[in-house]
Amino acid sequence: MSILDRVYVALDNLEKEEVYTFLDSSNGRIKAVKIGLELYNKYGREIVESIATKYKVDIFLDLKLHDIPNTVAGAIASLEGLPISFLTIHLSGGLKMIDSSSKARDKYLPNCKILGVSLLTSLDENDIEEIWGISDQKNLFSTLFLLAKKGGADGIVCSANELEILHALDLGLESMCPGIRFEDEIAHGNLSDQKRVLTPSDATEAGADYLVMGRSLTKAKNLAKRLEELSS
Ligand SMILES: O=C(O)c1cc(=O)[nH]c(=O)n1[C@@H]1O[C@H](COP(=O)(O)O)[C@@H](O)[C@H]1O
Repeated sequence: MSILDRVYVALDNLEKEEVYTFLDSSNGRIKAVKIGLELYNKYGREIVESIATKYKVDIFLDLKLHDIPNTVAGAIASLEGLPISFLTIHLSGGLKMIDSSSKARDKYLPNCKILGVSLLTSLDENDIEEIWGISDQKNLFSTLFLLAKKGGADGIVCSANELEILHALDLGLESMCPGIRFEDEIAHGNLSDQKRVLTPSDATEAGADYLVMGRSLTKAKNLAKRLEELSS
């Protein structure tokens, strides 16, 4: 399995026509994509269905649901019938919210896995301490991962830096890791808003089941070369 086989390409900062142009330019090499709030809020179900039909790619719908349990369950019910493999919720919504998400998934999206977002990869330890007042971040991640398991989530979203904590808990949760940059991008400090960052190969070596990569591919000057780097 190459690294590219694990990558969900985040289709951010693209209009609908640009999404099609981008996917056409990958010549079928991109097999999995992530549709986020930007595209979904603008184009709704139609863009999910049309990308699935036109490109036969696997789809991760990243809505990062975070609300009271009843509202999140209703939001998941409204996605019934969509051809998606993964859907995100925020683990900080708490156990009841995670549990009602898993139950709604069982009923309305039986083929979709629920991924719980732990702490956004755009946050570093200072940001996390500022928000939560917690400096023992290892414990914070463990708590969130245990909560994900207890609530019936299938996996978690975290940076690959935290996989050691996840694997030590041995919960059988899948890992989806954003905050990925190529080595040369890291060397040039080209991280944009990401703070907890690893290269594709370091993240894979750390045991990430899946990687999320957006701008490093969608804004690549030479997409074919970048895809080749991920294929070797
Ligand atoms: O849930 C996510 O996918 C996510 C969680 C997280 O902690 N950090 C994070 O960057 N993401 C998403 O992953 C993608 C990363 O994009 P790039 O920074 O362009 O590679 C974006 O679509 C984010 O919404």
